[in-house]
Amino acid sequence: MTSRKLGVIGGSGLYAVDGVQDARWQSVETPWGAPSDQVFCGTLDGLEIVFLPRHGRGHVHSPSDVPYRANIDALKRLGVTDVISVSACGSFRQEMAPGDFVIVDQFIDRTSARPKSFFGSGCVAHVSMAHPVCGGLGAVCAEAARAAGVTVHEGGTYLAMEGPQFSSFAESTLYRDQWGCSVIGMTNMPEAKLAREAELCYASVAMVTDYDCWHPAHDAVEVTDILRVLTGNADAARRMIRGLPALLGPDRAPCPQGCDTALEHAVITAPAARDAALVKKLDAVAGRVLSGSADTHPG
Ligand SMILES: CSC[C@H]1O[C@H](OP(=O)(O)O)[C@H](O)[C@@H]1O
Ligand SMILES: Nc1ncnc2[nH]cnc12
Repeated sequence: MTSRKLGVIGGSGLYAVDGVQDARWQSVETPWGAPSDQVFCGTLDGLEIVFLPRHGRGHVHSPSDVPYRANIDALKRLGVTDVISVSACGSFRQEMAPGDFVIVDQFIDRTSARPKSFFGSGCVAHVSMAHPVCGGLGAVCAEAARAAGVTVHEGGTYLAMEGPQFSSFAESTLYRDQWGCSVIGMTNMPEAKLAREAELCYASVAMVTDYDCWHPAHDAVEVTDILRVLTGNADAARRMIRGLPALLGPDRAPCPQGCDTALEHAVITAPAARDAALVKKLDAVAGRVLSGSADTHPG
């Protein structure tokens, strides 16, 4: 057993959490630049928690400009073990109605203008994204959300688009009818990929705000529609978060799915060929495998 530290990344509408004891906003520096904002640290009913508003307080970062690598590095650097990503999303399914939460279990990544990996020339790694979220952590979020009075859908594919413009009707119907997607948003990629590279358990709670633009009985989404639903969703998310410490507890066993060992066999660059400067930048994210003992490179 090791200590658990919960990270919460708050999306549109969720810029703060409540009930945190000994709370303080704290700056974190990372080799990948500054995170979206200071992080809000403290203890929630015995569980250490770090909250980070993805777009910054006041919503200053557009989805393409969110410093995803700095955010994930900062959480890892602070000792976070489990990350819950909370996001607003559009729905492609009639039954996934505004106000409902979807516990995402798959992604299609259509983003194109963001750095997507901590690794690169001089230290190459390939982690598995076959099962891109932590199932156990997602199940706990589902339980906490239900207890908070939310209608929850366990499982769904999140289409990550670049934005910031919303989709065209052709895109929306393609994603819904041909690709079988459940929800759409602009931020869970590359966030989920980076969390996997950083060996963090990561769950995505997508809060439905609208039916995008495919639904014959609803107008194409506008920000005003989203804002109307967002406040209620954010309140429900805060209630869900308040329920997490009792379900998660302050200690954690190794992740049965292996999220916490994702890098074990992932680094392919030979130790002698690694770029020292990049390896240094990877101190928090990949120090476990790059600093010696767990290095399983064949030669
Ligand atoms: C405010 S509407 C579009 C905006 O909301 C979502 O943000 P987040 O995922 O951080 O909740 C969506 O992805 C867009 O960035
Ligand atoms: N319809 C939509 N498309 C993309 N991101 C969203 N966030 C909330 N609703 C959305």
